Amino acid sequence: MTSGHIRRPPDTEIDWAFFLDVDGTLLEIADQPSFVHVDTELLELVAQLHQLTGGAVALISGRSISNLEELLGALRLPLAGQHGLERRDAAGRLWIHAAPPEAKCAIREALLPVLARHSGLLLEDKGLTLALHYRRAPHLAAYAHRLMAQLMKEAGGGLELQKGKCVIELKPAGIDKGTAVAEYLTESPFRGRLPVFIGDDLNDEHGFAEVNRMGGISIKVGSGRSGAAYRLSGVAAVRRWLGGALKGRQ
Ligand SMILES: O=P(O)(O)OC[C@H]1O[C@H](O[C@H]2O[C@H](CO)[C@@H](O)[C@H](O)[C@H]2O)[C@H](O)[C@@H](O)[C@@H]1O
Repeated sequence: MTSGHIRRPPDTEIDWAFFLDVDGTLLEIADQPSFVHVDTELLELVAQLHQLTGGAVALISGRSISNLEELLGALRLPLAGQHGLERRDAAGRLWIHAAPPEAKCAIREALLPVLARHSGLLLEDKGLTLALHYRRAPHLAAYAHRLMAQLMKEAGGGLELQKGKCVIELKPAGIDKGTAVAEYLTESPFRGRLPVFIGDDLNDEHGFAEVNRMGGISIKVGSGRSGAAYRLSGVAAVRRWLGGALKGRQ
């Protein structure tokens, strides 16, 4: 575990496999999930990297695939959504690893009065997972964590909590971003390439662990304790680093 020291990753190579987190890595964090700004420069950068690497670029996100598609518009990429619970491979096949939790309706019902009382809380229903956001009410962080832990207990098994930036999420247990990376690495065009995982948040630690295990390059964005071997300071630094792969090739 390192805690914030900037150790710059080696220069990018186009024969690597790139696994990229979205919020806080490719996109600046916004006040609410729907407020993120996806700029043309980013879409062009990712599209070019995808093309130059022969398709070995996947987004590995906590967001749902349908939400990622809305953000990406016409750009079609391999996508792992909801922390790897759903995954679209390079051939366009969709893999779904869990059903929506049986207790989802009951959990939503239990949260409704809480949301009505606290306008700073936001519930994001992603289909397989439920995320309770408290970015606009940081004083409610401990309460939100306690509440979701209690609801998980009442659900009686099969679920786990995923902490993130100003969010606490309930999801089916046992699948994470590391699972998604491992699956991609068994498939063309990722198979046999050196894996790179870049992410900024706690859910990305699973991705770092998997690429570390595979002898790849793990890159934490920003500060905070992490199992990643390298650091980049923020979204702009990530884009510059990825852009290095394109230099002289455009
Ligand atoms: O794995 P990621 O692609 O980084 O997704 C993680 C979560 O991202 C979103 O929430 C985060 O970003 C929001 C917009 O910047 C921000 O308002 C929120 O506080 C962050 O937690 C997304 O809404 C979640 O579903 C993802 O799990």
